[in-house]
Amino acid sequence: MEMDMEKWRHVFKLDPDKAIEDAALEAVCESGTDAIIVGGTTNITFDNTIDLLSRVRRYAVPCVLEISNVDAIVPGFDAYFIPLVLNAQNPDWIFNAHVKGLEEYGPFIKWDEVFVEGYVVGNGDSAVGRLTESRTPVSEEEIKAYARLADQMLKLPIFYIEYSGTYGDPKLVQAAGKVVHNSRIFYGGGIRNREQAVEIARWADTVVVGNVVYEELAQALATVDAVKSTKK
Ligand SMILES: CC(C)=CCC/C(C)=C/CC/C(C)=C/CC/C(C)=C/CC/C(C)=C/CC/C(C)=C/CC/C(C)=C/COP(=O)(O)OP(=O)(O)O
Ligand SMILES: O=P(O)(O)OC[C@@H](O)CO
Ligand SMILES: [Mg+2]
Repeated sequence: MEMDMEKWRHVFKLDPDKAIEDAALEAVCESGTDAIIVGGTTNITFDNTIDLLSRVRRYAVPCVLEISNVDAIVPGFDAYFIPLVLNAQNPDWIFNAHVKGLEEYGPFIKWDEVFVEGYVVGNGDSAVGRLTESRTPVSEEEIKAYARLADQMLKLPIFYIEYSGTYGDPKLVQAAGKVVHNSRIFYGGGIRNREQAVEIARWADTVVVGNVVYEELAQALATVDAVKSTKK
């Protein structure tokens, strides 16, 4: 499946640990979204990941694995996103997990299929915030510093502002946009309706919609057109 991440405006993130019926999955995959990211923080296994990949593969939508667990790296995705949590305070999630992954997979990695994401976790109470012991809250000055770290110092393809489960302040996304030149700015967290999707789409390159898929599918689907009809 051809994928051009540079053009993505809207993506759905599906969690292998959450149940989704065939009809709902079809609606999500055929919604006009630009891609499906498969990812989550807890209970991500090889089996539930391969199961979700094989179900998404019935549809003509790019499918990317966001790796959160070395034991759940499944071949056959269009690309692999590797999170680097820039505000993690637990050193295991800064580089230890990555070194373990490289020890195991280093010789087999096709680097043109790999995109490293500089994550800033803004919701300290989310699963990812607790796991990585992310330093929160994040101020406007701090987000600009993290953005420069990802974009200018580390030259990462993606700068990901992650509010998983809560809606973050769009001003932070705007602030990051002022200092980023090359990284794509992804925003994900707590988007539950068209209005929020539009507000974020004004400042983020790519808008990620996750949990609402499992809670209010119609609202989730409405975010696709909302984002795509908004100019950044
Ligand atoms: C042959 C083949 C298969 C090739 C692929 C090879 C390849 C690309 C190998 C990669 C090697 C490598 C470097 C691996 C590193 C692996 C790794 C474990 C890195 C650490 C990642 C990390 C920092 C994880 C912490 C958690 C995190 C940031 C998860 C991201 C997803 C996320 C935030 C989901 C939302 O979760 P949340 O809503 O908080 O929680 P729940 O929905 O689950 O409740
Ligand atoms: O699930 P929500 O809160 O929509 O967040 C999306 C995504 O950024 C989670 O990693
Ligand atoms: Mg989630």
